[in-house]
Amino acid sequence: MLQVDNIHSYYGDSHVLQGVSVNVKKGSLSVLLGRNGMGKTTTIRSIIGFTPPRQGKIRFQGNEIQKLPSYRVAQLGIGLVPQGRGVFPNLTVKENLTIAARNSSRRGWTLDRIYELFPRLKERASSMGGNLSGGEQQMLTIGRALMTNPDLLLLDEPSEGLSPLMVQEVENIISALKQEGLSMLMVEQNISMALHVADWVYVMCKGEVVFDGSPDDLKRNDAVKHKYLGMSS
Ligand SMILES: Nc1ncnc2c1ncn2[C@@H]1O[C@H](COP(=O)(O)OP(=O)(O)OP(=O)(O)O)[C@@H](O)[C@H]1O
Repeated sequence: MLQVDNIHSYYGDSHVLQGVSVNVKKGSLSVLLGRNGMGKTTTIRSIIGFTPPRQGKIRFQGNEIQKLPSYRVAQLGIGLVPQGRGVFPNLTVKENLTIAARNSSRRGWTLDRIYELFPRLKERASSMGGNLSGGEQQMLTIGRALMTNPDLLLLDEPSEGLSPLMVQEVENIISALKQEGLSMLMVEQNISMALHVADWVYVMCKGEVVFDGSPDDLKRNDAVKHKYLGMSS
């Protein structure tokens, strides 16, 4: 589905990604872990075209996309759940969802199906985005990205700032999307949540991937957990 192959990305002269390679197989969930500032968000930004890599290749469903503007990347079928959510505060829930709608026979996400997945959004359909709780805003952001009917969904820290109950809710949603066969790449700070849902895990440090393996491989690797994720064991 997605092959990120040895990309180098910069902010001005700052060489942030130093040869990052990451894959997402069709219908699977890959997760990027690592401490703050290690390049996870920049990897997402490079894929979507906000911070295009200066070297390396990104292939999506066989097409090279590393030189495409982000609107083209989105049109090809990559959806984004950005860090910090970015709900439109002065639009209603329904308006936030419909503004992103893109017809697609491939996945068939409609307003009704979004409301099925997130009954709370249906209840709050006429509320202003800015009046929702943090958890509801996260649901809305995921719902809005699904309305673009993506083949691949990029999620940047979907559990950030949420209560444990809402983190569990986000985990349930992600599991449901996996059941639907959606391919996903997720950046996450909540390691236990990430390891519950991931099919494959990448750990980043200083702009490089320092580990990749299955969640079980990572659980068994005390050295990586300690050195790069600050976990005791
Ligand atoms: N717009 C920017 N301009 C300059 N440097 C930036 C910019 N955005 C991020 N950086 C730097 O790039 C590096 C990687 O940041 P990035 O946001 O990708 O890390 P991250 O692993 O996603 O961390 P976090 O969990 O804090 O978001 C950091 O050193 C950060 O300070």
